[in-house]
Parts: sequence; structure tokens; C-alpha cells
Amino acid sequence: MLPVLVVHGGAGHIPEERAERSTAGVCSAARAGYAVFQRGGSSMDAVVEAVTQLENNPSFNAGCGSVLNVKGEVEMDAIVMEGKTLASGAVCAVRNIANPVQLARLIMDKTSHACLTAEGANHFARLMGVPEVTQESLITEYSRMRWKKNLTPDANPVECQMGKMGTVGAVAVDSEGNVACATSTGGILNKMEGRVGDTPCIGCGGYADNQSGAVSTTGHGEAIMKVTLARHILFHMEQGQSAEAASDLGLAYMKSRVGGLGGVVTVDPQGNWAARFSSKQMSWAAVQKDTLHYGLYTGEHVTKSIAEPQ
Ligand SMILES: NC(=O)C[C@H](N)C(=O)O
Repeated sequence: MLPVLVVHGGAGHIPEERAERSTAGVCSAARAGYAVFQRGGSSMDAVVEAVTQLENNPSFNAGCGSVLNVKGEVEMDAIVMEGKTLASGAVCAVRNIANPVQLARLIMDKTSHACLTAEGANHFARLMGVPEVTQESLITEYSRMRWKKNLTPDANPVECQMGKMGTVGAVAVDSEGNVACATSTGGILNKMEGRVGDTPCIGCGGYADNQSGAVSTTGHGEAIMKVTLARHILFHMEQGQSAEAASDLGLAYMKSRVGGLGGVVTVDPQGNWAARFSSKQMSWAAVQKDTLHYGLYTGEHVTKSIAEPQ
């Protein structure tokens, strides 16, 4: 049933006091992305809109609200990919940009390259007239508090890491059967300067192919890269598995092979979709026809009419 859009707000352990905000954020981003279809937009337009909304929401680890690197700075990664032509665009370790997902799309649309990093990405942004924002405007009190906590000698960065994964992503298929994905992140807490995770790497943080479907991933980047999680899931779909079964197979493989936890949203070109995770939680939401679907805990799947107020 087309069109459909599915978003995630990151896999991990979401503290109880942040759960409501996280669910509200993914639901409103899914609604905003889906509204793009109603205005005649493509699946690429829809995923970029949904991820832009999540980047602008300080509750998530992307754009404003990104986690800080070891120096207390924001460096962000993002990717977009569309399934008709396999065109993609990505940015790595970019600073001072409010919406890295939009810059990734400009790289796909306006250059012959698939990925720009750091200063080169910022230089391209200037050429495209994308305004630079201050580091301060991307940093929340919460991310600064967690960064500081992790600098203390008794810090447990691994445990703290799970407190807020919060990478954001979306997949969609439009009424023409074109699939697309977008993923954006601040990376992992107190990462080394210049660390690039799975998100901007094609086949890891996302992949889209009209011949199988589209996937956006979240979780421990170094583990996701080892198993090229997004492409791995689409491989299973090419072998005849459903979006849900293929997502579970990919996540189970990552867990057993490299001990990594994470989550994914997946669609196929017919509009079948899945939101699956091996972490404790993942906030997710989907809109298809007149229905909004969402959840946060394993097995939780709430539905309501899209006409109901937010
Ligand atoms: N929260 C996340 O999903 C983190 C992201 N996958 C990274 O490792 O950069």
C-alpha cells in the first residue's frame, strides 16, 4: 500500500523521563514527512523532510542535540540515497551546519561525488548558500552534561553511551514505487575527533534500491560497519525474505557475529515495512494511508488515525 514513510529516533536505552519527548518527536516527524507526499513530493523529499524535523529537535542525537566528541565539539555525519538510480550523497564529520541531511542531498544532486568530509563539506555548503550556525546553537545542556560526566576518571562511557543513542533516520516509498533513505547523527558520545561511524557509509547507515527496498540503521557504528547492516538486510530481501524477517536476520547476525546492538527501519517497493531493534528500545513511527503507527519498547505497536490530534 503506497505511499509509506517510516522514521526512527535511535536505538538504545531511552531514560524514562525522555521517552515521551522521543515518541512525540518521531510521530510529528513521520506526519511531516508523509505530508510531503500529499503535496506531490517524492520519497526522497519525504525522508529529507522527516530527518530535517528530527535534526531540529534537540531530543535527538542529530543536528541540534548531537552528542559531543572528546573535545566537547559537534561533528556530524549524514547520508541520503534513492533507489531508482542508486544515487547517494553523504557528509562526514561536518561542523556548524544545522541540517546535515540537506547538505548530503545537495552533494547527491549538485556534485559528481558521493561523500564530502569536514572542511570540504563546509566549503561546499558555503558555495551552495547553506548558512553556517554556531557550535553553541547545536549543543544542548544535556549533551554538555553527558560529555563532562564522561571525562571524569570514574566514567563508564559504554553504559552512558546506551543512555542516548538517538541517531535519526527515515525510509519511504512513494506512489511510483521509488524508495529512499536518509540517516543523520552526531555519532557516539566522547568519540575521538574525526571519528566517522556507519551513518554516512553507503550500505551501513543506509541503502536504497528499487529492486529490493530501503533501510536506515542506528546502533553502534563500528559494529554496523563490520556487517554492512543496511545492505545485509536488503540481501535477505533479494533472497525473498519480508522486510520484517530480513531486518531481524540482519540484526541477529550483527549480534551473534560481532556482539553489536542496533535498530533499523525498512521498506520494500510494495509498501511493506518494518521497525525492528535488538537494543532495549528504539523510538519509531510510520504513516501509511490514514494511520499513524508508533512504538518504543520491544513488541509495542500503537496505531491511531492520522486525523486524531497530535
Ligand atoms: N546513535 C547511533 O546510531 C550512532 C551511530 N550509528 C554512530 O555510531 O555514529
